[in-house]
Amino acid sequence: MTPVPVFDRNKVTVIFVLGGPGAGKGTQCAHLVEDFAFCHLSAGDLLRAEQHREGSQFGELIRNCIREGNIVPLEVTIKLLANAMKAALQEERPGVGWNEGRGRFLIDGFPRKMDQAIKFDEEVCEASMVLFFSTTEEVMLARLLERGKTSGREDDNEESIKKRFNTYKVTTMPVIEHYEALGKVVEVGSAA
Ligand SMILES: Nc1ncnc2c1ncn2[C@@H]1O[C@H](COP(=O)(O)OP(=O)(O)OP(=O)(O)O)[C@@H](O)[C@H]1O
Ligand SMILES: O=c1ccn([C@@H]2O[C@H](COP(=O)(O)O)[C@@H](O)[C@H]2O)c(=O)[nH]1
Repeated sequence: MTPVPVFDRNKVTVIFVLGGPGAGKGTQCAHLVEDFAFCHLSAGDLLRAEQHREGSQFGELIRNCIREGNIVPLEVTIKLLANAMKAALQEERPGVGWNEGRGRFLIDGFPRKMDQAIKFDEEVCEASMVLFFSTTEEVMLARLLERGKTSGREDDNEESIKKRFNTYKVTTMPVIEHYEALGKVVEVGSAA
């Protein structure tokens, strides 16, 4: 199930947006879309849409991974991302540089694990940079519990949030360190 993108990786700009659960990735992506005509693709949103898609063979797998704060197997997520990129590139928006296969993407909440990072670099496209939103666990927990009052997300509860924090520290921080060593990380901190 390896994705075979039918777009030219040399015409595409990708910025990965990483940070802990509730660090503000989605919130800041919305501003960047408005200001710089990026296409915002949230890996979590794509997985939730696939989870609820009628007939999806991955619905149960995705539901369990999300509830437990685990990472969905890379083939599933990369295929969803590559398909979404392909669809977005088919829209012509010449005034903002989206034409003839050119486009720029904020890929939010991905890659969360080293195997995803390597596979995406090799088979889809290399990211130009990583925007890393950082804040304390205390701040993230408060934000997520507040968001959980209305989000309807199955993982915005204290038990899932603790598991997500653990996965972030153990599995995602090494990805950020990998890109840091390549000089690709720009960190943006927030205190509240
Ligand atoms: N700088 C901020 N100050 C206060 N609240 C914020 C800030 N940034 C985001 N929030 C709020 O915190 C919550 C989490 O933000 P957001 O959804 O952008 O985080 P995220 O990193 O995308 O989270 P997740 O990885 O869980 O999807 C939202 O309810 C949002 O409104
Ligand atoms: O690459 C990815 C991205 C996300 N997941 C799973 O989805 C949830 C929610 O992600 P958000 O970015 O917070 O919306 C995450 O905890 C993972 O379980 C994934 O498996 N792979």
